[in-house]
Amino acid sequence: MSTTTPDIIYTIVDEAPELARNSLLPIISAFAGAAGINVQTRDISLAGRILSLFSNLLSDEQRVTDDLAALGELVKTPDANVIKLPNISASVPQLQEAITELQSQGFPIPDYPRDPKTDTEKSVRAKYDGIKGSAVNPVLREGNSDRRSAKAVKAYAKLNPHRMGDWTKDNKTTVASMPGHDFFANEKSVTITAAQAGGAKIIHTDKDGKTTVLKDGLSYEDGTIVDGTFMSAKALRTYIKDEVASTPPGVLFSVHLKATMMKVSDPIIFGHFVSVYLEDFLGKHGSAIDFNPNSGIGTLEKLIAGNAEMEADLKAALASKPPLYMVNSDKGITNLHVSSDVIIDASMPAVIKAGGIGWGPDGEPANTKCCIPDNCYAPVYDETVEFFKTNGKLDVTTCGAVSNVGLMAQKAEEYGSHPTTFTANADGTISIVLDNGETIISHDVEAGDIWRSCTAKKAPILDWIKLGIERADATGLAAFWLDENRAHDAELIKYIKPALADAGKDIPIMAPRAATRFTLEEMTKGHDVVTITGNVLRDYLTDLFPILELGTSAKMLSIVKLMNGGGLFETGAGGSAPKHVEQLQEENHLRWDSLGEFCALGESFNFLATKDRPKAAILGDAVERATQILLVEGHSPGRKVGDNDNRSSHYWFARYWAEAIASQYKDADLKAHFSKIATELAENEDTILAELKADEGKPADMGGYYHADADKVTAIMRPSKTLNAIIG
Ligand SMILES: NC(=O)C1=CN([C@@H]2O[C@H](COP(=O)(O)OP(=O)(O)OC[C@H]3O[C@@H](n4cnc5c(N)ncnc54)[C@H](OP(=O)(O)O)[C@@H]3O)[C@@H](O)[C@H]2O)C=CC1
Ligand SMILES: O=C(O)CCC(=O)C(=O)O
Ligand SMILES: [Mg+2]
Repeated sequence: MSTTTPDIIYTIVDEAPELARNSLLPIISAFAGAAGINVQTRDISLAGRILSLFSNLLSDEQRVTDDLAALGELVKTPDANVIKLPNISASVPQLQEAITELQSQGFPIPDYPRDPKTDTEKSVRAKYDGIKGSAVNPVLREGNSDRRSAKAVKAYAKLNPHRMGDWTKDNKTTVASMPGHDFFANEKSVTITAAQAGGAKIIHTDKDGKTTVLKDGLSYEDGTIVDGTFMSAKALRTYIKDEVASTPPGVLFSVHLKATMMKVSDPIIFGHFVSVYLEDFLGKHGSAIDFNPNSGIGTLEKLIAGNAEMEADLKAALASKPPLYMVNSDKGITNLHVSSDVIIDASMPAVIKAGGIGWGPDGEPANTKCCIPDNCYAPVYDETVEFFKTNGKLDVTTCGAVSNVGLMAQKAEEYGSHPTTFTANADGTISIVLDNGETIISHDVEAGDIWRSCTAKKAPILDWIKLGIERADATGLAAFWLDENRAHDAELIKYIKPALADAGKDIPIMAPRAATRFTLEEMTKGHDVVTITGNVLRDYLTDLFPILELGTSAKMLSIVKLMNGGGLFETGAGGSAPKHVEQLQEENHLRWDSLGEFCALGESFNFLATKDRPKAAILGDAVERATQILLVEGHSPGRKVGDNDNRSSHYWFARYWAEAIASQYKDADLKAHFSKIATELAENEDTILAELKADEGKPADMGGYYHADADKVTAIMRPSKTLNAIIG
């Protein structure tokens, strides 16, 4: 194979996983290189994606390639072997910060046009909107999702349980959802027949019969499930008002959304929370300030800074309502500051793991009302909260492992809905009309309602059912999490029942609430369970259960078997851990655990080995052994200065990996090469660990956040000359 064709692609990303990459990738590249395996990088960071939008404005030295587009093509080929680390799915405030930082570094890129008027501004805004929110994962995820904990990881967690908060029966933490008029209640769903396959558009018709095409050029294949639904803005605002008013004294108020993935609908829902919660303040000052509630209280604070009257009124407005659940009480960052700070898949498990606890403005722990407006998936969290109230906290030392098979390929379900999500700008109807004139879905809407459509294609659905059956066979207990009373799920079930009958399998199909109870009951008894779910629950459950079982979802194995034969190996299920970067900047300790990367790496080598690359098999086996030893020997990062950190854990990983390759007999060259490395790493242990720790406790300057200085980051993340020389 040509050395220019990458055998494995490793992604350049953001925040903590990107810092970790700077330390780990040189080790991976060196070890792989010794086995003739070519590892290359592709940049999918937020800064890289911004720069690739404006190549025409940049100098030759500043110009970057559009790596995401190239990867998007690669994952549709059998050759894809991509290790994908978590990247920022940017909210508008994050995007604006990244733009400002790049401008300050001399990149002549345009501002984010908040209110585009000219054609140029509209085109810049459209470009930026294309990379807003979750703009990477849906492009790369050309396959369904298989997330589970490696056996060694689960066994280690059972023997070394993390801290879990206690639950008592009088815990006042609750989950509160809309009484109706939400996406769940309004959903309609059809499966496209061969006769219906073809083009379609989405049309708004106002009360006077005037039509506006909201989306043209849609194309549905035979067998695609098409959904349409909406959330009533009026009902949403009434619900928020009622929930604010009924929050009991001493209980915190919070909302939990996925504004990154659901990048059109959820920032708007978040904005309704902000504007209802701040109605007194905005009633008095709203017309005097240019404030979009969707951007949150963080932006409002910056906007009114220095205006003593407004600052006092904002303080009074916050004090007049139930105290907000805080993201960071030390820094005064509330639940309503920025929509990307409270991301439901990470935030709800954190509340649950702590024992139904959030932190209030006074920095004290308290029970929390968790508003999750829509009823499609909120029952999962409601049932979990009620289960722990009744049964007490989970026993990590005995509980079973919950894994997931998720329908994800080709932008399945809600997570593919943002190009077809609209706010109704007038009362009327929104309909999906096929090119043959047939209206397949129609809703009466009012101005402000949030309407969306999404699809799930037949080939991914059939592939997902097959994968679900495979994992169920390998595990024992399993269930499909689908509600036969929900329109979309009822269509999916029409695919599942015959497929199960054909395969002679009897996997139960349960609505999310019942499936949650079943899973919690069985895992509590020590049984392993597979959850076979749609795309949103894939996301939610692969944080919820790992965070309860392992303390973090970062330790999960996350495999995406691409539909055209390639492999995408994600690292864990968590995100990019901005709090870890903060700690590194303040005290040069990086608590990021690369276990997810180790697991992905092993799978990536194993996958390469299936393509007649025997040395890859040796490296893959050795990665697995090294990971097990690292866990057993307790060399994972700790939380505090003085503990092992990300860099020292990479030293141990390199050492155990080299030792494992050195101890095999299948390949004499590799054995000889890595015996020498293993010996040198062992002999220099004290020096290397001392060099890695030399600057701990002091601030670290990365020379940027979204687009840090490469040399500075290398210096921070590779401070051991001795280690670098051995790896070199
Ligand atoms: N696949 C992807 O690309 C994903 C990207 N994201 C992006 O990540 C960002 C942050 O999201 P957020 O919701 O805060 O969730 P994160 O998962 O990044 O962080 C939540 C917490 O989980 C713990 N954690 C996560 N990963 C690790 C790890 N490797 N080692 C140790 N602890 C870990 C940390 O806890 P502690 O502080 O206690 O150490 C962290 O603060 C957002 O910008 C979001 O867009 C989010 C999800 C997936
Ligand atoms: O792409 C994103 O924004 C988040 C993805 C995510 O949370 C997940 O896949 O678990
Ligand atoms: Mg997630």
